[in-house]
Amino acid sequence: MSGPLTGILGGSFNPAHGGHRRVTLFAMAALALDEAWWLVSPGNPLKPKAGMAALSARVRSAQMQARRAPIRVTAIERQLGTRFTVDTLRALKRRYPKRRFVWLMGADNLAQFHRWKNWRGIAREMPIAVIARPGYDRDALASPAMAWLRRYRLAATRLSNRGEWSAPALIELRFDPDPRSATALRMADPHWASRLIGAVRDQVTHSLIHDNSGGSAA
Ligand SMILES: Nc1ncnc2c1ncn2[C@@H]1O[C@H](COP(=O)(O)OP(=O)(O)OP(=O)(O)O)[C@@H](O)[C@H]1O
Ligand SMILES: O=C(O)c1ccc[n+]([C@@H]2O[C@H](COP(=O)([O-])O)[C@@H](O)[C@H]2O)c1
Repeated sequence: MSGPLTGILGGSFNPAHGGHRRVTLFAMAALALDEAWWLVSPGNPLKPKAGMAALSARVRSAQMQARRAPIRVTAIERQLGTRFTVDTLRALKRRYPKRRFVWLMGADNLAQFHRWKNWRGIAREMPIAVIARPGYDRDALASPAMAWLRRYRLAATRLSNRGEWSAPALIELRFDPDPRSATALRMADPHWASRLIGAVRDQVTHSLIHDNSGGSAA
């Protein structure tokens, strides 16, 4: 049994940025993945609703960042009706039984992974690959989740060997870390979501005008 290998990066993507793209492509190469899915979360259970842009704007920003890459953007948690990652991953495995999944996350999320619902259950569902992130690696290493996960450490090369696909497994991906964050982007441009939606509207209007003016009655 060997279906496609799919990395899942769940996130708020408020907004998506070049760091998401770069770390995803890096993880795909390191783990020999066939594709990655970006799960744009309707609402991270640990983050406040205030300051969270509409799901449609976050999905749109993710689609723009994922352009021309083997990255699929989805807000499937909305469809599945799941809010917690453990429930989402179980539902995805039921829906796509032939795929093999790996959960991707930055070191900032490992640092507070022990606060997630049934985090050991998540680790039992699929291997977890953690991507180094500037400023968080020390907290991640010292975290309660790491105290439990460290016994399941696995080298990336062993995971990419298709016979070694079992969970729990923790793969630490180190490369030259990417300092970009959505927080920094929101600080630089607090109105990114309304600008983005406005730009999409302008694009549609422009193409309608264009079609109307140049159209021949074929
Ligand atoms: N520069 C980065 N390096 C490594 N991992 C990252 C980076 N940016 C985001 N991630 C990871 O991508 C996933 C989704 O991140 P998210 O959408 O919350 O972006 P963020 O930049 O962390 O946002 P915020 O600054 O609002 O917390 C998380 O697992 C996060 O750890
Ligand atoms: O399941 C949980 O308890 C849980 C708690 C916090 C975060 N998550 C998930 O972690 C992913 C990363 O979220 P974020 O906001 O840090 O980008 C996203 O898929 C969230 O739904 C999940």
